[in-house]
Amino acid sequence: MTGSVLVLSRRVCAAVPSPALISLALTHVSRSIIRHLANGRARAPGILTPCRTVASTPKAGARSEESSQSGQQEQEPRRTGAAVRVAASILAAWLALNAGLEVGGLDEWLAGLRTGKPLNEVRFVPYIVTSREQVSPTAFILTVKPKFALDRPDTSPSGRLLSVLFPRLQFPHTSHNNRAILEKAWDHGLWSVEIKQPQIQVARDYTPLPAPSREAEQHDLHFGHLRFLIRRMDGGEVSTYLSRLQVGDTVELRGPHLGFDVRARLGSSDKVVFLAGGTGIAPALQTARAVLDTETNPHNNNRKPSVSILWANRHRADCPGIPSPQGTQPVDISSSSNAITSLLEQMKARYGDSLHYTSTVDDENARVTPPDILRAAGSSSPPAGTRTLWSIPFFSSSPSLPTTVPDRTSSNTTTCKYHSVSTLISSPGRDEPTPQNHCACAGAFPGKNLLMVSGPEGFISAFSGPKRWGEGLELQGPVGGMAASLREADPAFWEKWLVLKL
Ligand SMILES: Cc1cc2nc3c(=O)[nH]c(=O)nc-3n(C[C@H](O)[C@H](O)[C@H](O)COP(=O)(O)OP(=O)(O)OC[C@H]3O[C@@H](n4cnc5c(N)ncnc54)[C@H](O)[C@@H]3O)c2cc1C
Repeated sequence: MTGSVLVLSRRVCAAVPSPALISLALTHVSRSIIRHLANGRARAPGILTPCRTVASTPKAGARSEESSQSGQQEQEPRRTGAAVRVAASILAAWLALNAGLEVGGLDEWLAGLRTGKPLNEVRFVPYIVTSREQVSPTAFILTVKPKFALDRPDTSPSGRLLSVLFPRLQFPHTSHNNRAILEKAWDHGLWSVEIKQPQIQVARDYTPLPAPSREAEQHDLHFGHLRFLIRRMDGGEVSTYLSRLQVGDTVELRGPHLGFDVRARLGSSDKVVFLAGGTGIAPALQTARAVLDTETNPHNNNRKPSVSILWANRHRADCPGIPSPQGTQPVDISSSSNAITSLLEQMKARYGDSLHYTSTVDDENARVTPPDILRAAGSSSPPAGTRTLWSIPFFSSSPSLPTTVPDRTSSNTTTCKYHSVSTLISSPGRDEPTPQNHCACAGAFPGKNLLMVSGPEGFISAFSGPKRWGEGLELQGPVGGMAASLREADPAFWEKWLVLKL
């Protein structure tokens, strides 16, 4: 019954969805209520009214008896009238409310005032899936927006007034609170958010993709939009749940969780080589944005840093059209791009020669090899001895290879929290945002080139050694795998590099 009244009232209001109607109805309701209350107050016992004063005189008392008899008769229609007015008021309020729901997003306002907190690191907040795009048979892009933020800027006088009057209250009608939080996260560079699987209450981290252009970035910031590249893992709890979400579904997010401060670690050095396995491309793109965006990177000055991404995939469908590290074009050009390769192309158009990327595909028996890494790092000629590394199989952590490399950095970097290799070993991979000029290094190497590795656990282990657990945290651990072998072969060259595992 209530449902059908709701539907009916919504339909009625949808037919005449005018703000004037709402204000008219609200005015009517408030007037009726005030009138009704005034009547009630006049009749209430114990309240000093002119009638009571009149009733205290004997003459008037006689009249009073008379009038009380006729009054009882009069009261019946008056009561009926009051009941009708109350019912009409309730109906009008109900209609006004539903009109508000229809035209003003009032439901979002009301619900948002209760739960419309901006993205934060403590509590999960609801987001809505606004689009879902399949990228390859196993990977897809989910775009989400805060559930309690309207899909348009609230520039109305009332919206502005509320923000001015109650600046500390989280009004869901603007995404300004989210904006400041997201700007800080993008400014930091590397960051992720947790997404929760509600049935089993388990959350996993996912990395927001940067926007392709400055305009798109502003748009996303304004509306709090976030985009994720997600791979559905067979048997994976959260990725399978996410793969089933449809447009309009609610999903809960917590964060942002800041990762390495890439720019502080790069300092005045200028090379980043990023080994990305599968969805590891998302942090690679965040890194490219953080390092190459000249407007937002205060460290760039007169330098021209470069980011070179070596992207390893299992299937060509994940990276159509991307050439191999040797420059060869893919044989299968049946589909020339997907959403991620388009994003790469757009970022290339934005950053020019500073951004370089290649891909290898397991299905085509192609692997990222040590020469690929050396070329990307700008090592002109591999020193003798590294030839034995050429045959390192992909995804293996051969026990014959050294798994740790001693810290041979110059003494002035051993105490710097950003550039000391020994400090990095026990780092959980998060840097607190700090003001500029926070590097404690002095002398020749204020900053280091970065060899960054992101992808599935086996990928990270093969290229840079496994992470390790300590004090309940996942720590970097010593450098191992292929990176350790490269270092061993040419310590002088790699002394100017840090290896970061993501
Ligand atoms: C900082 C960070 C950022 C990340 N960003 C992204 C991103 O942008 N995109 C993305 O797709 N991923 C990202 N990840 C990975 C992501 O967090 C999840 O780890 C991933 O989606 C798998 O989670 P899941 O719950 O689906 O799988 P899980 O349930 O954790 O399972 C993982 C794998 O283990 C297997 N498995 C599970 N249980 C068992 C068992 N009992 N026995 C044998 N095998 C088992 C599953 O089959 C599956 O293959 C990120 C991770 C981190 C730490």
